[in-house]
Formats: sequence, C-alpha cells, structure tokens
Amino acid sequence: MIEYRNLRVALLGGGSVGAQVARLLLEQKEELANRVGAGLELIGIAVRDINAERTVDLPRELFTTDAESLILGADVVVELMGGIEPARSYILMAINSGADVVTANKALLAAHGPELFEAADKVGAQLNYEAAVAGAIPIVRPLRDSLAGDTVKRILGIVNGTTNFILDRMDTEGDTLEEALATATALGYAEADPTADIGGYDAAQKAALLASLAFHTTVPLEDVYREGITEVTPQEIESARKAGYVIKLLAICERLTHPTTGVEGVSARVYPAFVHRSHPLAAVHGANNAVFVEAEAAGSLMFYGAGAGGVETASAVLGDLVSLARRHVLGGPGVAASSHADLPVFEIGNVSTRYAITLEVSDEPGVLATIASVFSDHGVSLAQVEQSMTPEFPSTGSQEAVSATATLVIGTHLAREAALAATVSALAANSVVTRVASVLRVEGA
Ligand SMILES: NC(=O)C1=CN([C@@H]2O[C@H](COP(=O)(O)OP(=O)(O)OC[C@H]3O[C@@H](n4cnc5c(N)ncnc54)[C@H](O)[C@@H]3O)[C@@H](O)[C@H]2O)C=CC1
Ligand SMILES: N[C@@H](CC=O)C(=O)O
Ligand code: NA
Repeated sequence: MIEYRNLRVALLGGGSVGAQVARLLLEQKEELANRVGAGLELIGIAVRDINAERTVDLPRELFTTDAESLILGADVVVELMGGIEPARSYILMAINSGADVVTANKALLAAHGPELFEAADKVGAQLNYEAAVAGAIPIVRPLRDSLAGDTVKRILGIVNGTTNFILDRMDTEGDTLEEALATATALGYAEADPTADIGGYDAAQKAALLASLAFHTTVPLEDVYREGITEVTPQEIESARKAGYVIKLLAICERLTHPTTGVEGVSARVYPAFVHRSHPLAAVHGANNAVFVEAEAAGSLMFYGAGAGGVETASAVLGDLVSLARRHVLGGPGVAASSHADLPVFEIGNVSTRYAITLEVSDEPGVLATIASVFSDHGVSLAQVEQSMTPEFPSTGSQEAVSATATLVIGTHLAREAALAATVSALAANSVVTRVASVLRVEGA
C-alpha cells in the first residue's frame, strides 16, 4: 500500500466553529487518516487573541496570531474567521501558495466569490464551502455535483438559523425579538454582528450562493432583493397564527421569464412570508434550516437539518476537508465553478407572488365592494377575504359599543410586485381604509 505524507492543515479562526473543527480533527485523527488515505495534521490555529477564553480545551501551543506564516506552511487552509478582510487576502495567499481551501464564509463568497474561484481555477486549487450555506446540511455539493445533470427550476429555503429561532420563539414562547436574539447569540448561532441575521443580509448572501450554484450563473449580492425580520410584529405573528399560517424568513431562487421582454433570467430574494401550517417548512423549528429544490427531472427534493451551531457546522467543514484531502492524495485539479450561463437577475418588481394584506377599515355598507374595486383596478385578483369586527367602547367604561372597525385579511392570487405596490398605495389613500396593518407575501402553497 502506498504511504502518503500527512497533509498540513492550518486553521484560521478558533471561535464557535473553528474550535469544534480543531477538536474533531484532533479527536478523530486516526479515523480521518483512514478515510483520506493520509493524515490530517493540524499545524496551528490563527486567532486574534491567544489568551481569549474558549469553550473547547485545545493545546495552547497550537494557537498563533501569525496567520501568514501558518498559511505559508500549509497544504490546506481552513478559513473560519468570518468577515471580508483579512479573510479574502488570506484565502488568496493560500491559493497562490499552492494550498487548497475550505471556508464557511458566505459574506466573503457572496461579495468576492468570482475573484476567489477564478484564482483557484487558475492554479487548479480546490475551494470548498459546504458550511457557508445552511450550516451542517449538505446542499452545496448536492447542487454542484448530484444535480449537475438536471435543471433546477426553483429553490425555497429557510437558510438562517438565528432568524428561524427568533420567529419560532416569538410564535411559541411569546419572546420579544431582543430576548430571542440574546438566546440565539448565547447558543453560537448568530453572526459576530447579528444585524447580518435579523436584517436578512446573511440569508441574502446564501441566496446569492444558492442561485449562482443552481443556475450556473453569477448572481451578485446587490441583485438579491432583501427584507429582514426587524419589522415583523407580534400582532402579525398572532394574525398569521389565527389564519393558519406561520411567518418564516425565506430565501427564494427562481428561473423566470421576464414578464414584458420575454428574456430568460433568474430572481433571488429574501423576505419574511406567510407559510401555511400544513407546509413542511412551517414545521422547521429552532435554528434548523430546510431547503426545497425543484428540479426538472428529479422533482422536489428537501434538505433539512441544523443550519447553525459550532459543532454542527464543523461537520460540513470536515466533510469538505476530507473530500479535498482525498483528491489531494489522488491528484487532479479542483472542481471548477461552473458559472457559464450569465443570466440576468430580475428586479423584485417583475416577480409574481401571492400576498396576505391586513386592512383596518371603517365598518360601513359598501366597504367590501370599494376595496375589491381597488384591487381589480390594478389587475390584482382576490383569492380569499376574511373579516373580523373590532367593537370600540367609549373611555367612560360603558359597555355599549359606539363604533366598530373591521379587520379584513385579504389573500390574493399571483400578482406582480409592482402591481401590488400600486394597489397598497391606493388602499392606503382610500377613505374607507383606516390603516394598512400588514402586507406579507404568502409562499409555499
Ligand atoms: N456559528 C455558526 O453557526 C456558523 C458560522 N458560519 C461561518 O463560519 C465563520 C466563523 O464563524 P464563528 O465560528 O461563529 O465565528 P466566531 O466569531 O465565533 O470566531 C471567529 C474566530 O476568528 C478569529 N479571527 C477573527 N478575525 C481574525 C483576524 N483578523 N485574525 C486572526 N483571527 C481572527 C477570532 O479570534 C475567532 O477565533 C463565519 O464566516 C461564519 O459566517 C457558517 C455557518 C454557521
Ligand atoms: N448566523 C448564521 C450562521 C450560519 O450560517 C445563521 O444563523 O444561520
Ligand atoms: Na451546508
């Protein structure tokens, strides 16, 4: 049997994910060597502060603040620092010095992916990033390899563990967003700056990566439409529950035909949406993620599991590491990024979805007809209208209702975003509407 020399592995970052990767590399040393056909020798862990407190007990002599020397002595560099710089420069340095790279850094890949993949392709290096999308769930490799012969039409996913955890806690425990975020941070799910999670930026980065992989094109981060969960109110969660829905932050990637030009393109977007309780996505709780893939030949596939968490994410990092180490042992170039399609990314105004619109209206005869005509004037057709009465009592304490407002929850059929936006403006300006309480998209039905 041929004896291969050990592969020297440099770890950049020893935080939630990095510390777990280091622990597993050390604890499973022999088993991993058997799986790869060569040893994976952890030669060091670059961190900002060697004396920082850690949740995992690791040999002190492994830690260094000299990332560059570590990189230059490595066969494989595992980047788990996060952020754009110096992560970008370190990865380029690793690639150009002949090392292969594993990263979990979706922020970096969504912003600078083409540059990094091109640098890797140029020298035949491997750049693996399974952990960058949906944590432990295998989704990058299934899209890149397993579905490489199929045509992916649509992806619908819960791809941010922190926001799913928060929305779930607001729904089931009555937590505030702030309380639930503090718990998610303590559990190691949130980004270093949790605005990335609650603002939908992290999910948008993942949507850009998913759409690029699935459609063999490059979807720039700035072309991903994004809304976060900071505007989601307990009232909206309550009214969703009453109507049989839950609110989830979704990432949606679709192949589309432009509604006016007929040009083929794609859409990538992130927003909180109503999902019916009977839909499997509604049953994704806590920091779990789920990704639905609809492909022409394969039909519907669902990938489900831990979307965040140090040890869970470490599983995906180690999978990437073993995979590229095997190829390193066997020889051969890396896997090229196949972004050859060059498809246009359509703006949100050209996308069609269904909506749930909650209106407070004065309770007068003819109100329903007035509202219905606003919708039809803008070419938006109604699927469902539910009405509940809210009696108002005078402040003197009398139990006699003096006036009443009605709350209408209106479900639409598929409508263009642009038409819906015009409808909502017209509704807000109409004298029978007291308040447009909420406008949320409905997905997954
Ligand atoms: N925590 C999670 O559940 C998941 C995280 N990720 C990604 O994994 C990466 C790491 O995330 P975490 O482990 O949660 O981060 P973390 O904040 O817990 O750890 C970051 C580590 O990198 C080190 N570091 C940061 N900047 C450095 C610099 N300039 N020089 C040297 N060391 C530096 C820090 O000292 C720390 O050890 C990020 O890209 C994140 O987006 C991906 C999936 C899930
Ligand atoms: N902060 C991210 C971590 C994994 O990507 C999340 O909450 O999903
Ligand atoms: Na993954």
